[in-house]
Amino acid sequence: MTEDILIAEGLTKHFPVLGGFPFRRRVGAVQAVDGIDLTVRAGESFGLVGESGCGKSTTGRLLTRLLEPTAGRIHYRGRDITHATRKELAPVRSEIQMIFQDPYASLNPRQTVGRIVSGPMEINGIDPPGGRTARARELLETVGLNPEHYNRFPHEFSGGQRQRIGIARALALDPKVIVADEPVSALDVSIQAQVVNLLARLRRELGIAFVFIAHDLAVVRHFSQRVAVMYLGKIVEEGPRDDIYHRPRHPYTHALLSAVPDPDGDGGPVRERIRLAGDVPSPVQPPSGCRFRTRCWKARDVCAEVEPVLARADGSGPGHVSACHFPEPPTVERATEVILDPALDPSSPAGD
Ligand SMILES: Nc1ncnc2c1ncn2[C@@H]1O[C@H](COP(=O)(O)OP(=O)(O)OP(=O)(O)O)[C@@H](O)[C@H]1O
Repeated sequence: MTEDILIAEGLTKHFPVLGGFPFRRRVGAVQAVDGIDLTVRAGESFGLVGESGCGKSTTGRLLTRLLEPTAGRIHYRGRDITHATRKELAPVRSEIQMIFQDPYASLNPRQTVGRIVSGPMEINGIDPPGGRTARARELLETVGLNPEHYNRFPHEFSGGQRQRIGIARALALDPKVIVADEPVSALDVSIQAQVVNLLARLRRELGIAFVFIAHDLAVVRHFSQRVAVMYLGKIVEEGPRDDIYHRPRHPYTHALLSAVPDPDGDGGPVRERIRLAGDVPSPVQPPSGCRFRTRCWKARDVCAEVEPVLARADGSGPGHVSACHFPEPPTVERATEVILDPALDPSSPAGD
């Protein structure tokens, strides 16, 4: 059975909001991530999607322990690492790596590519057989770069090549998990597929688990075996990739999917364009009950009163869960009519 390599339980990050004069004090909190559960299995590709500001990057940084959680627990290979000290974390840190959206910002412009890639080995005292230089050259080749460019500087490379350098650096410590935070968002569309294909190959050949963070369901579609959809600090739906794309159960997932021109390339199940009413509410004061209700065309009174929990509905596929009081029935393949604004729906008390 595949190992559950990285588990988050009730993971929460609230950033304090300071105000007042002359003495600044805590007046509230940005509820960036609010009690999410996630399980990443060894060697799998797990997609985390949602609009800008919904807490994806914060989740990635919590999973890699770059941020300290406000509450909740993180287990890596059966070990609770939530409050592990720097020293205790050192071996884990090397096994859980992160790659970032902006490859240029994350590479030291004054270091050669060879030094950038061999740096993590040096810091962690790793001496591979054949030496660090040989290993760094090998890694450059693995990610599709010319090892002869070992002595060049980041500015001499294109955006896609820089992202490859970042990936080679992440591979230097033989990670078991890589959290990739919007790794292709800053790249030209023509280059995006090449980098996604590279990550897919690395997953297959090296057995690395990937948490792939993206705001674009189309990108995640081609890479992820399982997908979780985030909205305002919560996971609203999670399941096997095909269930999410063919049988979305949460209205928010429907809306996100409808923004993908052709999610499957085969005329897909959700074709209507859903334009959500209003803006994403502030994570400082999220709506009561279901956080999505203020933009949801299906919202009823109960949605303001009771927070829906991620739950498996009868008949849904294994592990396909949705946090909605009124999820789509599992058999629905096609959203035929969509009321865009609750105020336009005469049958909805939320529109009164
Ligand atoms: N250090 C911080 N201090 C205060 N608020 C923060 C901090 N980091 C993130 N936030 C807030 O937390 C919320 C979630 O941010 P996060 O970057 O995790 O979202 P995201 O889904 O990754 O969005 P994006 O794709 O734009 O990066 C946002 O409202 C953001 O402004």
